[in-house]
Amino acid sequence: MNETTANQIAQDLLKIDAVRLNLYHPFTWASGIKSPIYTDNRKTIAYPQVRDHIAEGLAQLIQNFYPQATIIAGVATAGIPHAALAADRLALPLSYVRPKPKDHGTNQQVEGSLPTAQDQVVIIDDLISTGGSALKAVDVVRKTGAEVAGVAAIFSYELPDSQTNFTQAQTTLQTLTSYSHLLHAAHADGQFTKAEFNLLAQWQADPWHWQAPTK
Ligand SMILES: O=P(O)(O)OC[C@H]1O[C@H](OP(=O)(O)OP(=O)(O)O)[C@H](O)[C@@H]1O
Ligand SMILES: O=C(O)c1cc(=O)[nH]c(=O)[nH]1
Repeated sequence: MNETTANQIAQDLLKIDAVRLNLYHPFTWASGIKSPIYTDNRKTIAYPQVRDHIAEGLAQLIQNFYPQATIIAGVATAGIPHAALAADRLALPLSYVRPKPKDHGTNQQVEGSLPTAQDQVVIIDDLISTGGSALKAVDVVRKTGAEVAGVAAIFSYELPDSQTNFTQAQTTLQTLTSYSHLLHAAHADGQFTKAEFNLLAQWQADPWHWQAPTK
């Protein structure tokens, strides 16, 4: 991970209020995890300078780690705009992968550039919690006969689950920033109390068994 980019994007996310805490009434995530924190990367597309940092970071990351890429594929929905901006910078074809095949029209699950056995596809999601959504897209792309060069995302919570899931799926994950960079930037900025930091660390160690405090 590029430290300058990781710190910049973490600061960007805090500055645009993409990060919210709710210690007593946790957020429910796509995986079912109950979490005291929610990072809404969808907000980044509203800020030209922030989305530019992300697009530049993803384009550089892809050139460094996945130089063989022939297609950039966004995970629907939040991964799509970032895949589009990165693909544009790299002048590469763009696809997106739906969570399930469309039930009318052409019934496709992959839209845009359709991968073939000759392709090396980079999957882009906005955020990795368990990695389930991105890895579902990896499976879908592999079924087309194409190879998956790897996964890239803006942010990862660095949960034990995602490490296990990426290892099992035999693919790699590269992100622009991470939970530890976010907490570090929040600390430097005087955001979150000591009690909130402690709770956020406890939750990350075992998110499935974490219990929200009662008031
Ligand atoms: O790593 P995971 O455990 O899969 O969680 C992360 C996923 O959850 C969110 O998507 P969501 O399902 O909320 O859909 P959206 O992109 O359509 O907003 C996010 O955009 C990631 O795709
Ligand atoms: O896992 C999720 O569903 C999730 C977590 C998060 O912080 N932000 C988000 O958009 N989704």
